[in-house]
Amino acid sequence: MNLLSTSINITSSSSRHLLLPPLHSTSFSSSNVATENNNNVAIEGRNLSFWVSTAKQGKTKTLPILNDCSLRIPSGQFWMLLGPNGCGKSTLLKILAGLLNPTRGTVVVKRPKSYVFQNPDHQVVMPTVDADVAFGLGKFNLTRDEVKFRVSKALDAVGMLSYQQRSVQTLSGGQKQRVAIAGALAEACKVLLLDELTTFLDESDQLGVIKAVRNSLDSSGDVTALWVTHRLEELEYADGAVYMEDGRVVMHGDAVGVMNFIKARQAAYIKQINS
Ligand SMILES: Nc1ncnc2c1ncn2[C@@H]1O[C@H](COP(=O)(O)OP(=O)(O)OP(=O)(O)O)[C@@H](O)[C@H]1O
Repeated sequence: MNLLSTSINITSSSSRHLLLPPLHSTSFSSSNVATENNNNVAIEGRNLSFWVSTAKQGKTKTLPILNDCSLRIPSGQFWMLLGPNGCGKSTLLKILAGLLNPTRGTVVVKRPKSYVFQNPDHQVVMPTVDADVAFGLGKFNLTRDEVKFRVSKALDAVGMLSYQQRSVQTLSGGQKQRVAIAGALAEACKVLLLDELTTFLDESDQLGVIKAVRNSLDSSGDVTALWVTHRLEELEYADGAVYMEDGRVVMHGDAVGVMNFIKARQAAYIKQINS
């Protein structure tokens, strides 16, 4: 089983992340994954399918990308979405973010929610770190002191407080990602949807970004993050995980259980190709 990456580029607008305004989550009954009170659930997708139409030689064909995917992520937890290249991770994340509409199924995600892009160079929009983190706060009608407080608190959560005055152009890729995450935290996001943030980063930057997310969740208590990755080793930092293959959610649950499941799948695959 190949969990190695093929990077995809998401070309974004100048905004470093997409933020939607607060909305009370709608409650609905659930079946296969329902054991908790819905207030304790930050992200829920039920029976999600996504198809695209392709035209070849004058004929239109329907191409299924996601098939009947269900997942449920409790509030305040750090979850990862894993699977081989092309299995549908980014598509599912974009549906949860509201950037794509599912062909079938329902989505409930707490708001405000924020989608952070893969490429660190698409994240930062202002010349300095503090101005960049404050960028999204204009709409809240805050005092100068309140803005300062939120910016400092958010930068502290991602370990970037001492970089407040720095020019963003002098930051590494991982530092830019952390500034983007701080921007979402400053706007009091309840849900962070993070699309393969470590794809363009070296190993130490990768770890720095994961730890920043972990730390920001631990210090806030009510922020939930879903992190798309193809790197099995990153599961070590997660509370839970969703594993996909071929457009389907194959397993979802606690991180150790999912890691053991994937390792067993890999071992079986290696045995099969060696036999
Ligand atoms: N608009 C589209 N038209 C045609 N095919 C699409 C479209 N969007 C996605 N796909 C295909 O759907 C599949 C899933 O894509 P997606 O980017 O969600 O996978 P992924 O698991 O995130 O992949 P990776 O790990 O390589 O980033 C891929 O085969 C992709 O080529």
